[in-house]
Amino acid sequence: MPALYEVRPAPGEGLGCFSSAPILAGTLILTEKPLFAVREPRTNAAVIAAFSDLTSNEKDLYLTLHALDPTNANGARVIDIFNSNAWQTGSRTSILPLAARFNHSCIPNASFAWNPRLSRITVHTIVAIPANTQIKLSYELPYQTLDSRREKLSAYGFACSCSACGCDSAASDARRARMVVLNARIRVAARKQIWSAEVPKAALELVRLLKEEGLVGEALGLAYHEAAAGWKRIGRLDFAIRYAKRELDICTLCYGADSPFVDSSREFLGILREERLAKIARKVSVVDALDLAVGEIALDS
Ligand SMILES: C[S@@+](CC[C@H](N)C(=O)[O-])C[C@H]1O[C@@H](n2cnc3c(N)ncnc32)[C@H](O)[C@@H]1O
Repeated sequence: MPALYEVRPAPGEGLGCFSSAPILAGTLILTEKPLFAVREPRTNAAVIAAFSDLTSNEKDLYLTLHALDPTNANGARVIDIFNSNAWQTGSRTSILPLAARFNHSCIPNASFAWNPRLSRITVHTIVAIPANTQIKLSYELPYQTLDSRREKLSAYGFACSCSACGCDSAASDARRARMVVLNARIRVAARKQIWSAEVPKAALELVRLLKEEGLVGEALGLAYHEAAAGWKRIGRLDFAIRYAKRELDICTLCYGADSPFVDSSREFLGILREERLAKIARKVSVVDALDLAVGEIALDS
């Protein structure tokens, strides 16, 4: 794959990844196999054991990665590097030396994903990125207020200065606080099996807030899914299909067409379409039966 970005110093952020030329939304910019992975819940002993199994070149590569406290040595350094750079990959947590160079933004312009079919991670751009722009991923879930994001990110030893944390923080925080409420409402309804129009409406409000916030990745795809599933449960298959199509578009953008997550959302859309056709066919046969009955009455009279 030609290098679509380069790694170079990002002022105040250590190294970062910068686009070499304009990049279209939905472009695969990195795919990588883990250098090593440990099962969750992990222990420090498991990390040290996995590191010990690396070749000496691999160990050298690992030790070049960012450490929160550069004075740490030996085992403490291995653990520090792991905690500062590892990504969740399915049921495991992995070290990916190339992906480890992406810095964080609460409004990311790229999306990290694990593709179990390829046993590789992927990074796709989720918006069009101009040349010479830093490409950032989100280390945190979006449905969190500024305070809780700050607390989580402090574990990485930095304070985020993206617009959601800086100049636009008041408006952004109000939106994210509302997202927390809406997300909880959707989860509670799913747990208690409460099916009403309130659920897809909450999901659509979530969609609106995510877009206003510039969050056009995975979270938006999930919100579309909740909207589609909500409309399906109350029998509005027309609306369900509309949002399932959008879910599929976002999944393809974030995960790539070869991801099994894309297969799942395509399958969901297929089921909705079949259900709708079956419903229309049932209606048509009722109408046909009525026509026939009316015709027979007319003949009798
Ligand atoms: C996975 S590494 C990212 C690459 C790292 N900058 C490097 O030089 O290798 C995570 C570390 O990068 C830095 N970092 C990431 N995002 C940042 C941000 N938005 N602002 C400041 N520092 C950031 C923090 O030091 C964090 O612990």
